[in-house]
Amino acid sequence: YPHSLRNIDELCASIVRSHRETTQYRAEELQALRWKVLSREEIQAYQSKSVDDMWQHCAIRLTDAVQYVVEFAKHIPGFRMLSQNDQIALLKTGSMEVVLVRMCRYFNTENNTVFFDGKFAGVEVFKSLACGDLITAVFDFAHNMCALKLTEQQIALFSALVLINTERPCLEDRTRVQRVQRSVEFGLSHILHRDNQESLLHKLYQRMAVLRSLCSLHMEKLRWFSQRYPLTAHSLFPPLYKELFA
Ligand SMILES: COc1ccc2c(n1)CCN(C(C)=O)[C@H]2C(=O)Nc1ccc(OCc2ccccc2OC)cc1
Repeated sequence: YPHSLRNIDELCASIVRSHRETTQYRAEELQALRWKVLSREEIQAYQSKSVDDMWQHCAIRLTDAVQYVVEFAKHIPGFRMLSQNDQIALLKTGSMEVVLVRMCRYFNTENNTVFFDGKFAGVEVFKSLACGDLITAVFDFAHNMCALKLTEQQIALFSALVLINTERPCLEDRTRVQRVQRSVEFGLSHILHRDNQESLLHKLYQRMAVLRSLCSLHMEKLRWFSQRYPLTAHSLFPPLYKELFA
């Protein structure tokens, strides 16, 4: 793996450090907000938004999350040694997947709510998006990820593995991506072995398959939305959201 790292511990440490520095909200902050749920009026307000308004509202917030994932990716040892095109290709398909992995940190399994606009919201809040199947799938995924009770270090290494994926379409230099992927795989199994939780590895690979279908559902909904509301999708969505997902 990359010459700059003498051993696997250094690799894991740099990925964990990068994860910590790019988490946008600290676990303690989210813990304090955990029981701040929306009032009936606040829920009504979201539910009476128009479809395009609510989509724009969500796209702006999720784009914040995606920005932090881009920062995280840049500090994965070996990622910056890939060509620009390969870095974009990995982020194009992988950044929303990492947002969804990280979403488990923002999920309260006791009342099935997710952090949204400073409070915790249930599925019913997103009704006006008109894509209940996507939201249900997002909530189910977050719930299942929480059930694995991953540590921050395990989330960090798993996020890196989700991102550095040689099966992504239109990669120029698959062998170089493979070298980085191998080192991250080695890092993840190294810390799972250290945590005496090797059984998690198989489950995490299963979650990766679910993630892929979840993200293609997101792309499908986004295509449907952009056809119905071309103006909003093309001029009101954050440029990064369009660049990566449109
Ligand atoms: C890394 O993990 C997280 C988790 C939560 C949040 C963040 N980061 C950033 C900060 N944030 C804020 C400021 O609200 C949170 C957020 O965006 N919450 C949120 C947004 C949209 C949701 O469902 C709609 C939806 C889901 C999937 C795909 C498309 C979608 O709609 C088009 C649900 C929750």
